[in-house]
Parts: sequence; structure tokens; C-alpha cells
Amino acid sequence: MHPPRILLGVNIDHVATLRQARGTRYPDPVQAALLAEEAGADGITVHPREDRRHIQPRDVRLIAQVLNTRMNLEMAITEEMLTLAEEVGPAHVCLVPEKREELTTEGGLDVAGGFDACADACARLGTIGSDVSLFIDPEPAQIDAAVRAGASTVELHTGGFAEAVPGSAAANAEYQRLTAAAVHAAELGLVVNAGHGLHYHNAEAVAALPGINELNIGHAIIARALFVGLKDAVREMKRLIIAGQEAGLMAALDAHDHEHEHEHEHGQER
Ligand SMILES: CC(=O)[C@@H](O)[C@H](O)COP(=O)(O)O
Ligand SMILES: NCC(=O)COP(=O)(O)O
Repeated sequence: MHPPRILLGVNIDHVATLRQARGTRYPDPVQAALLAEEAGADGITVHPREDRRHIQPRDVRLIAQVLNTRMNLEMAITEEMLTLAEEVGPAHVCLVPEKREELTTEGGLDVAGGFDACADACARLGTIGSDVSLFIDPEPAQIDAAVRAGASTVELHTGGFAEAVPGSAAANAEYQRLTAAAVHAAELGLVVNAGHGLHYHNAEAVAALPGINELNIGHAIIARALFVGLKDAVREMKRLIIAGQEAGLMAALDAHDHEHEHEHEHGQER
């Protein structure tokens, strides 16, 4: 049976980055969210940061009122953000680590190290009906802790893979790490998403990882939109990740057939 088609969550933070750079009213992330949906986005991701560098709480409130798909609210575990989540009631919340001085999210949430805060946030967000995801490095200990904390989903941080030189030993090692993590998380019953730093040259490979439910992609799509328009940028990314998922499924089938042939040959030798 064919698994469900891979989903694309479009992160629109960087529409707001451009607006905040000049303090104008445009470009409007609300408009971006609706255009992305029209082009086939399966969900819209927003990450209001403590320093308000891009998406503002007001954007989050407005977007929540007009979305036709679902909101994935990325947030640090702070009282202010938990209160915002309770107010807007997003379908999904992804808990992320946050540092003011970072250019972008540098690592995954340390669920094992900050277990009580994560488990409390999962329980609190569960009461408003949000599915809670934890944005983690592709490490078995973090995946195990995510299950214990009560999360339904993990988002594997793909930054290590995205930043490695394509085709290098480091990129291959990161890819193996992501593969093992995706398998491990799925075996534990978690929904497995992935994201961060993905673009038009690496997202297909990540979509081919086993059992990926959704990729969340922002910066590259908004950047591409400058040249081709937001709708085409979303459509292109969607085509790429669906092709990646298909390629991953074909490769898994080939590997499975190969294994059976091997077993058969060895069986006959005995
Ligand atoms: C948590 C995560 O993966 C980030 O990708 C985030 O949503 C991007 O944040 P910035 O765009 O603020 O770097
Ligand atoms: N969680 C990842 C995300 O929302 C998008 O990250 P990026 O594509 O902007 O790096």
C-alpha cells in the first residue's frame, strides 16, 4: 500500500523579515499564507521569536483566523508563547529552542536535558487540542525522551545535513543519522517531520527518507518567490518533495527485492 503523500508546510517568517526591515505594512504574511495555500501548501508554519525579528503575534492571530489548512506554530517554551498558543489554538505546535543571538535556530531542543519543561508544555498544549511536535536533533536519546514527554510528533533538525558540503563524507554521515532517526522514531509510533535549511537542491533527498510525514520549508521558498512568484515557488517545491518520496519508496522496494533474492540464493546453497 502506498503511504500517504508527503506534506509541505510552508514557513512564511521571511515575508515578515522583509516587512520588518523597513517597518512598512507590506509584504503581508497573511497574504503570503493564503497564496501558499492556494499553490498547494498543506500547512503554514510561523515562528514568532522572542525578539520579534519577523512574524509578530498580531500576524499569528490574523493568520489563525483565515487559514484554510492548518497552522504549525513554532515556539520556545515560554509563558508568553504558551499563552499565545492557548489564545489562537493552532492545530500543531512545534516546540523549538531559541537564542536571541543566533542567526537562525542552531540546534534541536534538549528534551532529555529539559525534560520537565517539555513534558509540562506537551500536557498543557494537549488540553487545547494541539498536536505537539518537538524539534530535535536526529539523536536516539532525544527521540526516546520525546515519547516520554508525551509528544505525538518529532521534527528532525536537518540543518547538519543542509550545511554539509553536498556529496561529502560529512553530508553522507548526516544523512545516515537522519535515516536512522526517522526509522527509530517511526518504530516508537511518532509522526516524523523534518526541516530547517532545506532548499531546491537538498529537499528531494530528505523527502526520500523513510516514513517522513511532512517537510517544513521557509527561507528557500520565500527567496525563490522573488524570482518566480510565491505560488510557483511553492508548486516547484511540492513537486520536488513528492518526487523525492517516490524515489525513496522505489529504492526501499529494490532493497527489499534484493534481500529476498539473496536469501533465496543462500537458501538453495544450503
Ligand atoms: C525551528 C526551526 O527550524 C526554524 O527553522 C525556524 O522556524 C526558522 O527560524 P528563523 O527563520 O527565525 O531562523
Ligand atoms: N522548522 C523548519 C522551518 O520551519 C523552516 O526552516 P527554514 O526552511 O526557513 O530553514
